[in-house]
Amino acid sequence: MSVSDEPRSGEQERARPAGSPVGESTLHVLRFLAASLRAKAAVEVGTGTGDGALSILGGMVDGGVLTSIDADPAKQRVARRTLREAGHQPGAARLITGRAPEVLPRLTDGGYDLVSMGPAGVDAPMYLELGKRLLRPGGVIVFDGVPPNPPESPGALAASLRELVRLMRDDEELVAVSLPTGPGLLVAAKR
Ligand SMILES: C[S@+](CC[C@H](N)C(=O)[O-])C[C@H]1O[C@@H](n2cnc3c(N)ncnc32)[C@H](O)[C@@H]1O
Repeated sequence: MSVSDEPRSGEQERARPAGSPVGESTLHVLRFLAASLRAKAAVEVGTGTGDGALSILGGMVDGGVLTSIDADPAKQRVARRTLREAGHQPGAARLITGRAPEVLPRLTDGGYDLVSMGPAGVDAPMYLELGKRLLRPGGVIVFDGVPPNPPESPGALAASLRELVRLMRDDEELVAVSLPTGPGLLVAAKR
């Protein structure tokens, strides 16, 4: 996770896109992005119990492969079952157990249409660097939990969010936008 090793409870919207084709949660946005990019290859940091994976796969083209990373193998077992029960073939998701800062550098440069970083944390700028190199031209990176104008409050998380917004806004290789979804989504396309 781009933040800390601890998920921030209650921040992930739980609404599942299935059965609700139009919606406004983070999960719906992920599915929308995967579909609009006609994503064949995507990366997710933080498999959790598989809700994000279901959404991303729900938008990807048939035969697309989602690479999803989680440090917790127990979570990934749950996610694997969730995906199987939803009818996805085992090959649709490549679940890699490990810490994202160690796994992301092993993935192929420019090989992915969509990179979902999960909730941004104190190390978000590092995750931007790790994620940006994975994107093909036109590919999109997504950080959750980033308000359009992160507060000037003290603390490492607020400082990291401000720095992330600044880096994405000032990066000439990126076209960034803040979406008012849930706690805020920061999204950027690579030129
Ligand atoms: C909020 S995210 C999961 C969200 C998930 N996409 C979903 O839809 O349920 C929490 C997950 O990220 C994992 N995680 C946190 N920090 C991590 C890191 N540095 N590397 C890999 N996984 C991490 C945790 O083990 C947890 O399963």
